[in-house]
Amino acid sequence: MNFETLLVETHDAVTLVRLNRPQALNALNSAVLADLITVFAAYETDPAQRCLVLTGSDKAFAAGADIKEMSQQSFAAMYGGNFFAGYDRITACRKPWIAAVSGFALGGGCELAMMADFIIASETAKFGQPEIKLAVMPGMGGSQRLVRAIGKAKAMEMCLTGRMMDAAEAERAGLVARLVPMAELVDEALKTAAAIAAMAPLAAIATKEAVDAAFESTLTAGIRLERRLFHALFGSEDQKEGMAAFVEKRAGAFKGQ
Ligand SMILES: CCCCCCCCCCCCC[C@H](O)CC(=O)SCCNC(=O)CCNC(=O)[C@H](O)C(C)(C)COP(=O)(O)OP(=O)(O)OC[C@H]1O[C@@H](n2cnc3c(N)ncnc32)[C@H](O)[C@@H]1OP(=O)(O)O
Repeated sequence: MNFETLLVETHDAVTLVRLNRPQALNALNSAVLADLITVFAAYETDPAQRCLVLTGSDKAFAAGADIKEMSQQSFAAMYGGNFFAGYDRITACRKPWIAAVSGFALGGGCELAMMADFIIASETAKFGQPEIKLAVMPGMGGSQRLVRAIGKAKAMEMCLTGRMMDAAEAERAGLVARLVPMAELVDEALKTAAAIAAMAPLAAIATKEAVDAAFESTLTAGIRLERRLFHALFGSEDQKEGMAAFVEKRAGAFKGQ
């Protein structure tokens, strides 16, 4: 598939997607959104693809929604438009995906990274929600996901001051899973994605659903969902294969059934 704003490669069962608008520090415009919807739909419907990595350039994951495009938008276009429905289709992806962040992840760029299941960042990563400097506020989930990721104090300070959070602070605060040297970021993200892709696909989907539910619901409801998903996995052939492989001291071969 050829895209106007993305570079897409497959590495065995892993799809690597690179945001490719270097002239605008990967600012997210309508063309990027359309391309992301297409690539995520292809990923989600291809059983041969079991994990995805989304990354940008060394200098920027994404420096936000495209201000030049946004400045032309009317209330009607924003409120009645499909921009947000588009991003909802990305967050609805049931299969695992990782954001690999170097450089700027600001505004919509930080929000897009937080839509991933987890972020692996390089030491150059800089996160922020500077929308208030434009007399607006986060509009792609930042005010909700950031609080859940790092707590109210830091989230509120970042959203009200627009300050950036460097990679070390982001790791300490729990916004990112791990930090790796910039030169190794994509390779490390691909290696992590390959490890996830080697797991039983149904178990990966169920695990993602349960962990995401912890973000959204009460402990009791989450445990009830976890229990149902855990029991359901015992109906899969992969569960039999996974446990037999352990007993027989060999690697499991999972078919997604
Ligand atoms: C979401 C897409 C769907 C459709 C869009 C239409 C509306 C839908 C909106 C959905 C809701 C969005 C909600 C989101 O929360 C809102 C935002 O994200 S607002 C934007 C937040 N980001 C910022 O405010 C950061 C802006 N950039 C900067 O502060 C600086 O560029 C920098 C990152 C600190 C880097 O500084 P420098 O190293 O000095 O580099 P330059 O500033 O010279 O930038 C180089 C080049 O890139 C252009 N550019 C950078 N950021 C953006 C941007 N966000 N939008 C557009 N263009 C950007 C910059 O203009 C330069 O280009 P040049 O002027 O040289 O042509």
